[in-house]
Amino acid sequence: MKAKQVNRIMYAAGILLLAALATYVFKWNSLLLDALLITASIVAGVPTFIKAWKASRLKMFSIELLVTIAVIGALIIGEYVESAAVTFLFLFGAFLEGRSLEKARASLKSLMEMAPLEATVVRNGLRSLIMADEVVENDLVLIQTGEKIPIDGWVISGSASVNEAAITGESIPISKVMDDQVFSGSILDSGYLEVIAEHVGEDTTFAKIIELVEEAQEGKAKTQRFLEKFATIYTPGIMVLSVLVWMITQDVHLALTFLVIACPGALVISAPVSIVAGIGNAARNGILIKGGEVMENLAKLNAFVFDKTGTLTKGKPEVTAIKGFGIPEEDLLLMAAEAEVISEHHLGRAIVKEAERNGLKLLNKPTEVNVLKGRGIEVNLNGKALYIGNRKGLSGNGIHIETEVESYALQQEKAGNTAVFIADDQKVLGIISIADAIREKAKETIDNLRASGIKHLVMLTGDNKHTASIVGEQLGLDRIYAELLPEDKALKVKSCMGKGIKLAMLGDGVNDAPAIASADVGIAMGVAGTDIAMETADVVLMADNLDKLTHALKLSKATVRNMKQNMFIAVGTVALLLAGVLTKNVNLASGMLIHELSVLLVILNAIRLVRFKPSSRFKRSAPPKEEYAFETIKAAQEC
Ligand SMILES: Nc1ncnc2c1ncn2[C@@H]1O[C@H](COP(=O)(O)OP(=O)(O)OP(=O)(O)O)[C@@H](O)[C@H]1O
Ligand SMILES: [Zn+2]
Repeated sequence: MKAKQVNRIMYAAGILLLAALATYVFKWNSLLLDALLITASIVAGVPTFIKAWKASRLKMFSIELLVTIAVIGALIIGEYVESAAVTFLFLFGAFLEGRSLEKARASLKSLMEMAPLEATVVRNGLRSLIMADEVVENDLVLIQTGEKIPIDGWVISGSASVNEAAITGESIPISKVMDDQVFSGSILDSGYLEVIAEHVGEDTTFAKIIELVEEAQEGKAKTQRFLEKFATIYTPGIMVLSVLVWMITQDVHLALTFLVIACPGALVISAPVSIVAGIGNAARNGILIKGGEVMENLAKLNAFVFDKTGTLTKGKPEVTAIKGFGIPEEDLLLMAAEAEVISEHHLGRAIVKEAERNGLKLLNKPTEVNVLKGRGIEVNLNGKALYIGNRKGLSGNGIHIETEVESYALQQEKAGNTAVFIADDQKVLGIISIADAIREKAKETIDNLRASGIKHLVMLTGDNKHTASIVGEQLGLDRIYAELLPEDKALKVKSCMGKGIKLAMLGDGVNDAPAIASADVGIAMGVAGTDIAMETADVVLMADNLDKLTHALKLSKATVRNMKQNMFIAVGTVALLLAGVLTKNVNLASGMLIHELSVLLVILNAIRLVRFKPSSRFKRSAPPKEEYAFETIKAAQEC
């Protein structure tokens, strides 16, 4: 039955009840009164009866079935006031429930309202205004001040200040110029852009966010699955119990009241409403949490593993020194840059950028390119073999490192640089030192995590151990592991898990995707636009900002707390009401009213999560003093 129809039925039953009230107050006619009440019971009961019938055909014991039995029973024993009140209140409760559940989903709705509707495109030199979903890949799209960007794409001309709140949850202006990437759903605050469409319609990051959030809100928490299982045993159990009550007390009225009051309406929704509201809040803040189970796991974490480059550091490395051994520095840089042009690696890009900054022209193209993951690259440049990378790669190629070279490299590394070796097939030609600054928020985030009960903070990196330990010490991490290959990172994460350790892996998805996939909770950061990380991670932080981590963690705890409060409200109300029923202080109608109120209370409580903001209150409270089992401590030491 459609919601609109049900509402109409509710209004009709309401009018019948008012008529019955008038008949009673003015003492018109007792037969008319009964007739009105019976009609109201049946009219208001129809939607409930239909639902109960449908569910029982699927062999399910529904709450509606309990209500139906109670209403029929009440009609048989002539309690017309009660039967009318129960059916009406049940409908009215469902109505209020629907209205307020919408509020719990408000976050997603407001996100959807950010969806772009129209787009101005230029095709064959003609400019036209079309629907946003009619834009195709490679279309030239024009965006003016105040307009929404309708696609994901690359800026080819113009400049603008853009608000990407729909994607990242952060309302800060970001400047966009040629070659920058823009995302659908962003608003162009000022300026003008010409963009080539790369992803359109359903393929945009924005559309994927909406889809993921919708899926996540359906994804059930463990608690929720438990509750649903519980209800399938509980409901028939209550039927048996109420028969027992009737046999012992011989009081049909009491047995019927018991039946209705015991129904687990508030309990069944207690977990899902909290999850829906929590996931919605996260999405509005640029955090994608993929389902209730992830939310529960987040709240249980006691260990955090970080990738270094791009996660704890800014991921914008810069060349700090160039040293040639027997060749001029400029030649070395040019050679390295010409080889690294093909590299996607941030170190490679830093070298290319440095060469361009020095006005060097990259003329020669490398051939026979070989990317050695976690080691470097191997190319043929001008007919000569060239190797660029770290020691692992050098020794793999049988290149000897002289003492003078090694001591220079070590000195650079101890100063916090990554020493990139450039060698031909015999010896090292030079070293380019590259450094990446630690993020401003990194220390604060680590401290926050510790304050919120994270016991073990670990860093993994492919970088050298000297630089790694400098970063580790500055941030106050417990343990660091350096010079790891991407697959080693995943192994490390796996070896740390279990034995009481609940661990999250946070990375930027560049060379740590296997590790992210292995963790209890895999978190990818700053990945707007990178599909793989968005798909493999359990939690996605759209913004390139560590702050979001604290928000996600605090929100997960608040959500789980909210879920528990709701379960407490639900169980508590039923227990109190049952006590009231058995001591004859609560009758069917008043019990039903209180029961519906408890359902509403549960929803209202969950709605608080929609507006949740992490406060400093959390920071001030002392970290929970958990007693760690020997197993946990040992597991942490081993990892
Ligand atoms: N294209 C490259 N040019 C030069 N060196 C490279 C290149 N790729 C990898 N390396 C070397 O291999 C090491 C490990 O690389 P990897 O990509 O695994 O980690 P990373 O990005 O340095 O750090 P993290 O693991 O913290 O993200 C680098 O520190 C560098 O020494
Ligand atoms: Zn990395």
